[in-house]
Amino acid sequence: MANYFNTLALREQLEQLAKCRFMYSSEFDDGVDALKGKKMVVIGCGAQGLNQGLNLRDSGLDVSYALRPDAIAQKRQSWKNATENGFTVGTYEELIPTADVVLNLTPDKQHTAVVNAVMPLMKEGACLSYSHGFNIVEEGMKVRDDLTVIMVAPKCPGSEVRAEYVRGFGVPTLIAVHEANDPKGEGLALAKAYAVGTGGHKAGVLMSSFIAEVKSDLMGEQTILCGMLQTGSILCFDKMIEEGIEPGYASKLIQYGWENITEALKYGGVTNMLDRLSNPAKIKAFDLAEELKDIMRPLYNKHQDDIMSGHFSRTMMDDWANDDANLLKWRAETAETNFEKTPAGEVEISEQEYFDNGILMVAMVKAGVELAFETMTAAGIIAESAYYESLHETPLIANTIARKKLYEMNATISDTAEYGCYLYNHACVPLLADFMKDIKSDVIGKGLNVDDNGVDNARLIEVNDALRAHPVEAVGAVLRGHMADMKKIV
Ligand SMILES: NC(=O)C1=CN([C@@H]2O[C@H](COP(=O)(O)OP(=O)(O)OC[C@H]3O[C@@H](n4cnc5c(N)ncnc54)[C@H](OP(=O)(O)O)[C@@H]3O)[C@@H](O)[C@H]2O)C=CC1
Ligand SMILES: CC[C@](O)(C(C)=O)C(=O)O
Ligand SMILES: [Mg+2]
Ligand SMILES: [Mg+2]
Repeated sequence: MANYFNTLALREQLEQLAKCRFMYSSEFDDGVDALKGKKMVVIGCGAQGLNQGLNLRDSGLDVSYALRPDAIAQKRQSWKNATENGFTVGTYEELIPTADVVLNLTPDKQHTAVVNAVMPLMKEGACLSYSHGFNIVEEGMKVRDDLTVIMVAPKCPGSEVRAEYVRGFGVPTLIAVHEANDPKGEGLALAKAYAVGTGGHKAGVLMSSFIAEVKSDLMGEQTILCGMLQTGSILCFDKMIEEGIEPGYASKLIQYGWENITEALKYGGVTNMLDRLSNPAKIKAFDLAEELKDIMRPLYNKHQDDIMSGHFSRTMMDDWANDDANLLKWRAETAETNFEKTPAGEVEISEQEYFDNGILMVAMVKAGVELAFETMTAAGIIAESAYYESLHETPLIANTIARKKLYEMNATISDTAEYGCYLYNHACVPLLADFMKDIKSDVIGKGLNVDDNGVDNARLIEVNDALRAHPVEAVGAVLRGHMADMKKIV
């Protein structure tokens, strides 16, 4: 199988990358009708499988789970997830031939084997669905001509897909139809109904392409969403210890700090996150972020270039073929970092203190969000999609670190995201070594030690203007406007 993206002419690549349209709520007036009475069989009952299945069932749809024989015989977690929630579980042979829609929610590494195993069992004219397009775009999977192939990709971890639905809302979702596999022209109707079933239409749906989803999703997860938070956690913790900060305090400031500061990002973008700082601290965070952006820009460009060229997917697939040697080594190394091994102390930290004593963390989030957004849009990804993959999803990933540090983040995200996160971290930690030498506890751990909060007016105006003028803020204001309901219930 060949990399599908690389087989396309440049003109077609650019057209697919730019495919992205924010859908009107009226386009979902038919609700889940296109899936009513149809049998939806989910393969895999992990992070996305379980949570999407729960939402779809609560939306009135017929959901069951096809698991591999060992998972059933050994009553593995996937079997427990499905049976304890009252779903019918069966083997591929029992359930796939009955399915109108097969939802492939297994890890991307398994997709070729899984799709090859289920395709011969699928009934004529059925639909195969993905939540990430890696198998189609990077591996060039060819699906039987009579089958419809769609994608419904929630832009967040599985746990949030469920949590938002239970709150009466949903999470932004990207849908797509694989143009090579839409024999009956029903792909879009099925994808829209599926997005309604998970609640995605309430938060915002982008009609996009498999290619745009893959090239943006990989970039977001490797850089700001997971890689930057991992690198930031490790560097900020080690610096605080070097500066004599009490380890329990340092651990807590980081573990819960990302969640606290990015909550401000979620509500009002980068501008609001920096507005939470005093004026001198805001200027300091702005300057640090500018420095970080200069240092890290080549790394962000490299990640995006490697994703576009297929170099990233090729090297990750080499690791798959090598029994995940790098992934497992990096996972073990992460468990041994000082931050990961130091429990959060019992100390009280107020919400404001997370900002005041975490100026460097604020700067890292600002730099990472803006760089990821700038790099994606420069590569032809549309601003709405780049916003979801940079700013919007950062708080959702930060929540996972608050639960159980980097372990929880890397366990919750897909294996593909975990691999990319470590890859970024390995390059970024040494890249920031010189920058970190000049960092002191005034920007991480203790806060600015200033007698008054006076600043130069002209400089403050300059900083405020620059913050508000960044393109991620313009698209963010519009997209957050569509999420007004969410603000009332969180
Ligand atoms: N994690 C996330 O939040 C997000 C994931 N996605 C995408 O969703 C898809 C699923 O990812 P995710 O939910 O993380 O996956 P998980 O790792 O959480 O779930 C894996 C599930 O697949 C089953 N499985 C593993 N290997 C096989 C196999 N060879 N054959 C059949 N079943 C298998 C496992 O069960 P068992 O081993 O017991 O058989 C388990 O139930 C991926 O395409 C991912 O990119 C998209 C957005 C976010
Ligand atoms: C951020 C990682 C992700 O893309 C996601 C949760 O959206 C994944 O692959 O897990
Ligand atoms: Mg994603
Ligand atoms: Mg992903």
